[in-house]
Amino acid sequence: MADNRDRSWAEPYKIKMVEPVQMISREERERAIEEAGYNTFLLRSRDVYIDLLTDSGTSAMSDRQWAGMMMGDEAYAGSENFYHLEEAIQKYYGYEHIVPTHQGRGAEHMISQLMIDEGDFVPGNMYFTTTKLHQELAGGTFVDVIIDEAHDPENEHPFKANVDLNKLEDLIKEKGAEKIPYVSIATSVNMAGGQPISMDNLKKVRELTNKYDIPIIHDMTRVAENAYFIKQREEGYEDTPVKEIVREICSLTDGATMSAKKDALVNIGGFLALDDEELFKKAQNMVVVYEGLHTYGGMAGRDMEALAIGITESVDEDHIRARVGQVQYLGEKLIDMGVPVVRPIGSHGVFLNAKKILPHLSQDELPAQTLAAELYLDAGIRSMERGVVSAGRNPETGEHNYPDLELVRLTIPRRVYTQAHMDVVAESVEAVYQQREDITGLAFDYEPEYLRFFQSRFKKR
Ligand SMILES: Cc1ncc(COP(=O)(O)O)c(C=O)c1O
Ligand SMILES: N[C@@H](Cc1ccc(O)cc1)C(=O)O
Repeated sequence: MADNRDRSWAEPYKIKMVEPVQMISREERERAIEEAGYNTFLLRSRDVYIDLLTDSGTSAMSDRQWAGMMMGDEAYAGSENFYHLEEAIQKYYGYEHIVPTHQGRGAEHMISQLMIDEGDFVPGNMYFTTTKLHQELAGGTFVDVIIDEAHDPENEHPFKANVDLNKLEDLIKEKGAEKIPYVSIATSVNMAGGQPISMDNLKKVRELTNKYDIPIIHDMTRVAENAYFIKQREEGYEDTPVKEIVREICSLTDGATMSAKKDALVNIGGFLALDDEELFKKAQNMVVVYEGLHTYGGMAGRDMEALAIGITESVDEDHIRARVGQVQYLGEKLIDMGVPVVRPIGSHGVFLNAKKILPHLSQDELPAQTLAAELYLDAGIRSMERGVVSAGRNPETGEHNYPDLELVRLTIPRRVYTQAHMDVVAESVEAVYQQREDITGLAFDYEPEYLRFFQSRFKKR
């Protein structure tokens, strides 16, 4: 007899509360995107119909999480909710010590300041904007050691987040292990298109780093999604619960930064997790300078309770299957329509290949930024540029970095949109794709110093 799990994915929940969204007219969208300087980060959310800007902090919380919010112990020190959170992290992730932070970058700031010295090199499986910036602000240089396949949107490698062990070992030999404070390993690599690292590769990275006595710091923002892909694709893990895969991944690393706004199903929060007691003490002392006391680190008690519950829900088999299933659904639909997307489809979003969709635009004409603006104009769908604008400038030469990947991310919030929304998104992408030859590029009008994609303004060429 067929089990429901052998059938199509479906949401393992029903909807109890709804938030109306509105559709504004094409003329109103034209005005809105112009006022936003053609930057989707600068749109007001009331002008957006389907918001696929990010999966960060945009999840729908469960009734249990909301009930947990009512149990907030808003004591300045020693909140009960902190201990619940600590227990959940120890149980599901296995790290020994935790320092809560307001969100992921608070943890990235601390680990970078604590571990990186001027002139150090930090190898990682592709850069992430905030992670790399904090490494640079601490005096380090990020070095990409991901496999080459990750930079090719059409390559179907099942584990595009794998580390190229030769690149990593060459770097260690060239710079010396003492110049490498840690290796930065992300699960479900965001900038590569939500691509997983395999357990086998992670084990090999562990062996290599053990040989040179270099720690691994894990960006575990989307670890459950990565674990789900391991279950789907890696031999020997077919029958292992996602929960166990998550723990095994964490056990191969020495500490982690977490933006809990993604996998862990909360609207705000994060933490730094560490096994090393001495480093933990330093982080515990540092958090009081930048975030808040070491038992809340920028989160309210109720936020910590929602997070403790969210962690439990995030590793549930039915949840993760439906979460990734919805992303795959949209991706497959776009593939069937012939739209160039990053393959394989990732875990948190579908990434449109703007270079291929708008081949008549050079990277200086900002194809991904342009495509994101066009998508908004077509149907009020908000997406995010992940190309030359996101890659910023080389801090030494001041020149633009020109990444191979020039993408537009359609990021799916967790438990928020329906299959019908996905259908509308696909129809709109197809409509824009049909008109692609008429689309003209953008130029910078204003560019801030840090993380320019958030606040830059653009003008039509
Ligand atoms: C992979 C990854 N790491 C780190 C961060 C930083 O987290 P936050 O936005 O919570 O500061 C994000 C999102 O920003 C992310 O996607
Ligand atoms: N981490 C979130 C928010 C964010 C977006 C873009 C960034 O470059 C940095 C942070 C995301 O990936 O959506």
